[in-house]
Amino acid sequence: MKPVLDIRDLGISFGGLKAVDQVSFQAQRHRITTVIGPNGAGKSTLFNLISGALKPHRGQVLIDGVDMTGAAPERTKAAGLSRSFQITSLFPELTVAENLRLAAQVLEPTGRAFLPVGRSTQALARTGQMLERFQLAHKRDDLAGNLSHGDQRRLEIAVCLASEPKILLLDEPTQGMSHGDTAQTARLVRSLTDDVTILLIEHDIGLVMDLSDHVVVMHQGRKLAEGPPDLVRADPAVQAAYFGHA
Ligand SMILES: Nc1ncnc2c1ncn2[C@@H]1O[C@H](COP(=O)(O)OP(=O)(O)OP(=O)(O)O)[C@@H](O)[C@H]1O
Repeated sequence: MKPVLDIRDLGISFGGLKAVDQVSFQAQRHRITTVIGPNGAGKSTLFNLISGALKPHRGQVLIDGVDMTGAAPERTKAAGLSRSFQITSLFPELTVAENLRLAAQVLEPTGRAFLPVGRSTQALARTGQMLERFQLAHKRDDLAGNLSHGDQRRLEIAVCLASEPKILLLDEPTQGMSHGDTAQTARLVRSLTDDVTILLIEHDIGLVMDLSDHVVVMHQGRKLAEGPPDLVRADPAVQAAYFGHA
C-alpha cells in the first residue's frame, strides 16, 4: 500500500551542523510511527521539515504521493497534515467548544467559512464528535485556560483532529502529565489510528514500546535504525546511542 507519508533523503544544516542528514522513512496508513533519539538528535527539526515550518536543503516530503517538499505550513495543512506542539497552542480565553469549532471551521464549504456560528453545521457536528470522543463534553463551556494540564494537552490533540487530517504529528503528547493522565492519553492516541496516521516524538520508552507500530531512531541528525519496537530496542547500536549501554 502507498505510504501516507514518504520521507526521502531529507536534510538541513544550520551553519556547519547537519541537524537532519539523509533521513528516509515511510509512515504507513493507520499506524503509529514513533521517532526517538537523544536530545539534539534532530527530531523537532525533522517535524519542522515535514510540516513546512522549515524548508529542507535536500530531499523530499511526499504526502499521499504528492510532493510537498518546502511547502508552507498552510499548504501541508490543506494536504491533510496536522501538528500539535510541545507548547500549548490553544486560545486560553475561548471555551473548549469554541477552540474546537474554530479548528473545525475549515470543514465548511468554501464561502461559508464566515457564517454565523449557529449555521456552521459541519463544524458544529465535528465539535460535538470531538467533545464526546475526548471526554470533554462536560467541560465544553469551560475556558481552555482553566483546564488542567492533562485536559489542555488532550484538547490540543482534539483541536488538531477537528479538521479531519490524514496525518497527525504529535510532539511528546504526554509530557508533564501525571501517571493516570498519561495512561488515559496513551489509550486515546492508540484509538485515533482508526481515523489517522500518527507520527509521534516520544521520550518515554515504555510508551514508545506500548504505542508504536514502527520506530525510527535518530542520532546526530542521522537515522540510526528503524523497525518494530522490540527489534529496535534490542539493536546494539541503538542500545549504545540511546540507552547509554551496549
Ligand atoms: N534554528 C536552529 N538554528 C541552529 N541550530 C538549530 C536550530 N534548530 C535546531 N538546531 C540544532 O539542531 C540540532 C537538532 O535539534 P532538534 O531540536 O531537532 O533536536 P531534538 O532531537 O528535537 O532534541 P530534543 O529531544 O532536545 O527536543 C541541535 O544540535 C540543535 O541545537
